[in-house]
Amino acid sequence: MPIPADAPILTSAAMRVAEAACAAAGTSLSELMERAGAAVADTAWRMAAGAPILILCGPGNNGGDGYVAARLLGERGAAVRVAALAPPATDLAKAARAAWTGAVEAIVDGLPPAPLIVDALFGVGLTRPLADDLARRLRGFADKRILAVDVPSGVDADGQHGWEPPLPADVTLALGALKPAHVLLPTARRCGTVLLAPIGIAADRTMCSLPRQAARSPDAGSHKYNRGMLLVRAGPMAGAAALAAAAGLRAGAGYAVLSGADEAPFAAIIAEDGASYAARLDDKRLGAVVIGPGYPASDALGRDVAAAIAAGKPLVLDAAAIDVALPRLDGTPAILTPHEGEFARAFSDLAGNKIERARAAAERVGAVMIYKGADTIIAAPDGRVVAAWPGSPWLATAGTGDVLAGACGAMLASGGDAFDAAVAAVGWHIDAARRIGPGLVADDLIRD
Ligand SMILES: NC(=O)C1=CN([C@@H]2O[C@H](COP(=O)(O)OP(=O)(O)OC[C@H]3O[C@@H](n4cnc5c(N)ncnc54)[C@H](O)[C@@H]3O)[C@@H](O)[C@H]2O)[C@@H](O)CC1
Ligand SMILES: [K+]
Repeated sequence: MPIPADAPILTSAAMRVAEAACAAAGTSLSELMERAGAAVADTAWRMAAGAPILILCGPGNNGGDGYVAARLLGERGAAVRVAALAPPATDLAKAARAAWTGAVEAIVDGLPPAPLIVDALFGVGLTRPLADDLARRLRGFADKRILAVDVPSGVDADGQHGWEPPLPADVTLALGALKPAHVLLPTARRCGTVLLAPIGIAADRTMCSLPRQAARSPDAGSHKYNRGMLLVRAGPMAGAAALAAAAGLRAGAGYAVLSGADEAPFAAIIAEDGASYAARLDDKRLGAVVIGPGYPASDALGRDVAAAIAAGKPLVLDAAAIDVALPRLDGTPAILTPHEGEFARAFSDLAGNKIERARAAAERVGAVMIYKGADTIIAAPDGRVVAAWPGSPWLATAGTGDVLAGACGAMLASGGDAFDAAVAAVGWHIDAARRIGPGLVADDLIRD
């Protein structure tokens, strides 16, 4: 289920603002609809490969895009039919309907299908779930190829409600920008391959999909310390911290210390007893501290986290270390990596979709949040968001969170912005998992 990399994500309200700005700058709304319809027609043309196409049009501008696409496909010689749910209700949709000279069938039981169905029923204007009889009729097309215009109809584009569409798409053509529903579960997996038609909207890029990862190769001026010196503090389950330390080296740290463990998975990792922890925290070359993997809540964890915060080093906090650190962080640069359960425990009062909750948590704590899951969200206190859907389902296995924490430590230790470090770490983690694929165990991620 690919999705365009580094693409803007806008809510429906932000889309309307962008659309109005476009109109104010001289591009009419009907021109935007013409561009949207042309992009739909192009995609449908390729998907149909000569086979007949049935376009289902709704009453709003999503339907308007459908009528424009029908006209353009007809002009190209495609075998295209149109069926409408209701007469067009907006001026733009009425004009687009009027320019389509073919027949308009009704969406009723027994409507003959076509090998390609274009779903132009509802886009960002959907306000409630689809009526049962419409949903039932749409399910009748489930064995056809489906191209959804903007979002699969029935999906709340803003991802506030997890309404699932009766007709999941093979391809979804997002218009102007991605929408939260394209990157958040449960709807993301119903969108199929997501394509983006920019249509000339100047989209704010505060929220984006995961950028493609640039290779982070050392250069002639690199040495082990300036590539990033990383300290991973082990708790009772030292194996998890060892995974994090090894991941740190694999992800590019120049030097990794595993504190509080007798042995390390690589000879290149310095494993040393707990007593040297305080001295290590004082080391000016130390770039980041990772704490939490394999370290359940205890007095010792509380002391170790407090010492790391007092040292003022950039932190990566995972698992129980998140709860311990929260009241004390107070401006310490940090990346927090909660999964669903840990997030719910630490931020039980936050409401909204996953993007909004991640953002609110980051703002409250003043730290970068990697809210993990198949639809991982990375949020900064200043409001920046990167959505990492789709990750790799093979990451759903023990130890991969420890690996991610180590990768965050490596990216953070090399200096720079904590949000950029978190984005790079999530990208590195997903890329590594995709390279390995079936049968992945967390250890594979550190073996390379
Ligand atoms: N925002 C933009 O910049 C552009 C938007 N365009 C298209 O316009 C769409 C948005 O158009 P609209 O705002 O007109 O909204 P929609 O076309 O998504 O739907 C709105 C209509 O559906 C009705 N409705 C909502 N939920 C319903 C339900 N469950 N059952 C029955 N009727 C329901 C509403 O009363 C309204 O008549 C976008 O998704 C996109 O496809 C494009 O034309 C190009 C530019
Ligand atoms: K649609």
